[in-house]
Amino acid sequence: MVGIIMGSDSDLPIMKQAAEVLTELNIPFELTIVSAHRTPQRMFDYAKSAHERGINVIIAGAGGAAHLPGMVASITPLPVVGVPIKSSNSIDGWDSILSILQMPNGIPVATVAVNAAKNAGILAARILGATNPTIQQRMVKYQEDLQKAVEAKIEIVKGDYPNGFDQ
Ligand SMILES: Nc1c(C(=O)O)ncn1[C@@H]1O[C@H](COP(=O)(O)O)[C@@H](O)[C@H]1O
Repeated sequence: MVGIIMGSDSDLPIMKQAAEVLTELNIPFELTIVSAHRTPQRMFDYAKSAHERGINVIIAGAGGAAHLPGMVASITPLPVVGVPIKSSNSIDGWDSILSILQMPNGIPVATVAVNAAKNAGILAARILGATNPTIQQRMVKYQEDLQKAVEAKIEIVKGDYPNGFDQ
C-alpha cells in the first residue's frame, strides 16, 4: 500500500521511523533504496510502475541535493510525501528541505519537517484513511491514544507542581 524509498542506506535510521509507525497502524508497506542521482533508471522504473503494483502513496526521503522525491513525483500519478534528511555533510538540513519543498506548480510533494519520517508515515496513513474507513478508524484511535498520553503527563506535572495550575 505504501512505498518507502530513500536515496541511500545512510537514510535508514531516519526512514525506518516511517516503517515503524505504519507497522503500528497495521498498514502494509515496502521499503527500498532508490536514488535519482546514482540509480536513475531504477528511479524511473520504480516511479513509473508503483501505481500499477498496488502502491497508493510513496514516501521518499533524501538528503543534500534531495532530488529523489520531486523526480519521483514528476513520473508517478501517486501522492508523494517528501522527507528532508539532515545527512552528515548537509548544511543543517536546509539543502534537503529546500530541494524537496520548492516544487514547481503541477508537481506537488507534501514535504514534512526535517527528519520527520514518522509524520510522513502518519500522513500516508491519513491519505489512505480518506477512502478506507478501517484505516481512518485506526487514525482516530491513534489520536485518542496521543491525547490520553498527554493527559497522563499533565497529571504527573500537576503532582510535582500542585500550585502551578489555575484550574
Ligand atoms: N539526495 C540523494 C539522492 C537523490 O536525490 O537521488 N540520492 C542519494 N541522495 C542522498 O545523498 C546522501 C548521502 O548519501 P551517502 O551516505 O550514500 O553518501 C543521502 O542522504 C541520500 O539520500
